[in-house]
Amino acid sequence: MAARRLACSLLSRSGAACAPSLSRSVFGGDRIHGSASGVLRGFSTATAIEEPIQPPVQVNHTQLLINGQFVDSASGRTFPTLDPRTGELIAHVAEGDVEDVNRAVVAARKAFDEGPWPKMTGYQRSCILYRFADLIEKHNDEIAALETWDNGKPYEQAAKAEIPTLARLMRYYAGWADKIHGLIVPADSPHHVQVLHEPIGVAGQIIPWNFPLLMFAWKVGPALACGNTIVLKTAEQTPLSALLVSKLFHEAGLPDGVLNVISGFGPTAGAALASHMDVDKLAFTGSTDTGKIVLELAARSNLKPVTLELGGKSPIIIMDDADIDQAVEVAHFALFFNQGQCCCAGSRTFVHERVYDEFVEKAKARALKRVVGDPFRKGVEQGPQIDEEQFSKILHYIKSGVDSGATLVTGGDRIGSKGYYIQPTVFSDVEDKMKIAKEEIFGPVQTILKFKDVNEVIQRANTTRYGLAAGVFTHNLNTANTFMRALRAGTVWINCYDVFDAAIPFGGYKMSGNGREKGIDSLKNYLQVKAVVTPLKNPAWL
Ligand SMILES: NC(=O)c1ccc[n+]([C@@H]2O[C@H](COP(=O)([O-])OP(=O)(O)OC[C@H]3O[C@@H](n4cnc5c(N)ncnc54)[C@H](O)[C@@H]3O)[C@@H](O)[C@H]2O)c1
Repeated sequence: MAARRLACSLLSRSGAACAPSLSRSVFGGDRIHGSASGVLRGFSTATAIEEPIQPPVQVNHTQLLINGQFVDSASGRTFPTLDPRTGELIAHVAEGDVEDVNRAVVAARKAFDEGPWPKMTGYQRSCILYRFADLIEKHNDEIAALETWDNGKPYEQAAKAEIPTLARLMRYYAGWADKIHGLIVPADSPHHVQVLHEPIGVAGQIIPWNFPLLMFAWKVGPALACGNTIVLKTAEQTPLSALLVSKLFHEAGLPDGVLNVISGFGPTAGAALASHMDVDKLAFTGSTDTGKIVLELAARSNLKPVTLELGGKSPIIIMDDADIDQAVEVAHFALFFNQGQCCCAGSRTFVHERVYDEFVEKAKARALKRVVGDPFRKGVEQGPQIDEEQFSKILHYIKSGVDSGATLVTGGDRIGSKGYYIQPTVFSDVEDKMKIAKEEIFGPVQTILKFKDVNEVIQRANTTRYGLAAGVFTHNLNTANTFMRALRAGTVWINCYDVFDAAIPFGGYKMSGNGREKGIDSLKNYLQVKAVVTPLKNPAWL
């Protein structure tokens, strides 16, 4: 019921009606307002000394998951995973390397070539996915607590939106498992032509830290529904939750070797997976620079097909006829959600000159109300950034914004002296040529730019190497239609933002990647197409 209320709240924020269905905006937290005084509840912007809340969960799985068993790394090495609230140790985790990736690929290969998984009926596979979704629901709070501890995202966001969405995505792909089929196509001659859709084999999957379990679901769901086996490498910042849910997958009946999980670093474990000769397909989410590396590794090894979900610098365009209060709220959500660590964050807010000053004032007021604090505390909207590296990078971008002449409207500094908390920050008078308008900041920094007319803003919005997403706020249908076709982005949200759904494809134009995840499109990533041609003797018809 709570999740249902949340879904309604998210949908109403994003401009859609609260329909009596399971439809849900994936990337959302509850609508929470801070104190009217402008002082941040949880932390004050100045001091921020708050005793961290003890997470209500234990870390039980820190080893690699290979062939259905938790095992140490071949080298015996471990690495620390840290609490972003304090920078202190959560646990030591087995550090997978080339040899571990080899072991995992051997297990996945065997499970594909000899194991029961690809030979099961689609219905049998779907039953396991459904059982897994049920177990996710049963362990929702424990999984959410682990995700929050390792990542720093608000617990309410994890527990009420992300973990339920993991279950929803699994049920969506469970629904596909027994509906994947090929075609019989007509030929110009007496031949029986079948087009078979086969599983592709061993899938290598590399995921980032910003949505550890949603990225897990986007990749694992379609790959398993199609009958493939998997070696998945988690991000080194967030190794814990995938180990827990993968154990639940085995409890649901997943055969050994079908899903192998390697914790470890990119240049070692990740590169070994991308360049492995016995991996048949690679799916990657992360930065554009790393995307180029894995594409090259795949090409230099066995030319495995690669899907890439990379960075973005997504425009949100506010026309002068928009509902300004709604646009302010949604643009705020589009940027600050998940501590600003979203590949599709609305990170260039273009506002029409006639409503610009009003918008900037209201965006400032909303940022000041944002509740920053311990992500386990009820009502907190924003937790710490993921780690020291991202934290420093964001503060550098803020300095660069000030140095290049943008107006710092609010924020601009860290909060407290411990952990990786950053003030919700808003810049106005941002110009296209500034670094903060061109590069992905991946933090809680909103940049507001002014424009005069539709053609000008289309041209400016498209002047980027990225093309992941865009948002448009207008009440004029013709204007909306113009934008939706002109913007070069994989998703265009009209009068809403971050409305995700299992069935909606997601992916990028240009250097935001190639291929699509979620929806029916994702199945194509994990299927081979085989044409089988047989002569027909005396056919009754052709
Ligand atoms: N599109 C997204 O969803 C997304 C997610 C996270 C980060 N990012 C972007 O990436 C930037 C840096 O973040 P990051 O360091 O986590 O991203 P990253 O690209 O370095 O890491 C993503 C994944 O790739 C792996 N990886 C890193 N180097 C590799 C290599 N040489 N070979 C194979 N795998 C490798 C990592 O271990 C991780 O699992 C962020 O600031 C942001 O701009 C985008």
